[in-house]
Amino acid sequence: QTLPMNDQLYKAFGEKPGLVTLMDDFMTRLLADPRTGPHFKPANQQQVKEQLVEQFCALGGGPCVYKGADMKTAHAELDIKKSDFHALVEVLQLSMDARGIPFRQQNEMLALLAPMHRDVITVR
Ligand code: HEM
Repeated sequence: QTLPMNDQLYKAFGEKPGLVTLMDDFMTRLLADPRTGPHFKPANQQQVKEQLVEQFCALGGGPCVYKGADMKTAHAELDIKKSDFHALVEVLQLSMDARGIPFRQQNEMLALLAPMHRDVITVR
């Protein structure tokens, strides 16, 4: 990253309040979806939502430092397949659409998340 970090992406997500609302909606959908629900039901959902807010804030160039577990550690004990990862991305897109986040910024965020598949997918 040689370009100076700007907070345009963070702003497009509605800053902290927008991210909190987004993650509330996201978790509701993750729990309701038969593909992702079984993973998230036993989790500390409030904790995951809070960490996702911090992580997306930091990724978007906002004034946050993500202090949660690294992606490998956070998902190490979970049986996550490639199809689970794609399901979560699909659900995230529904949430971003519902929040009215422009397509361009949705894709920017997805591009930052995509490389994490290496650490998140534990079943190959
Ligand atoms: C790019 C994709 C993903 C990102 C950015 C992400 C991000 C996170 C974050 C920030 C946490 C919280 C870590 C902490 O508490 O310190 C977390 C936990 C968790 N994630 Fe993910 N995640 C992704 C993909 C997935 C997928 C595909 C699944 C399953 C379908 C999943 C299931 C979970 C579960 C169940 C927890 C809670 C684990 C626990 O109870 O300790 N994640 N994730």
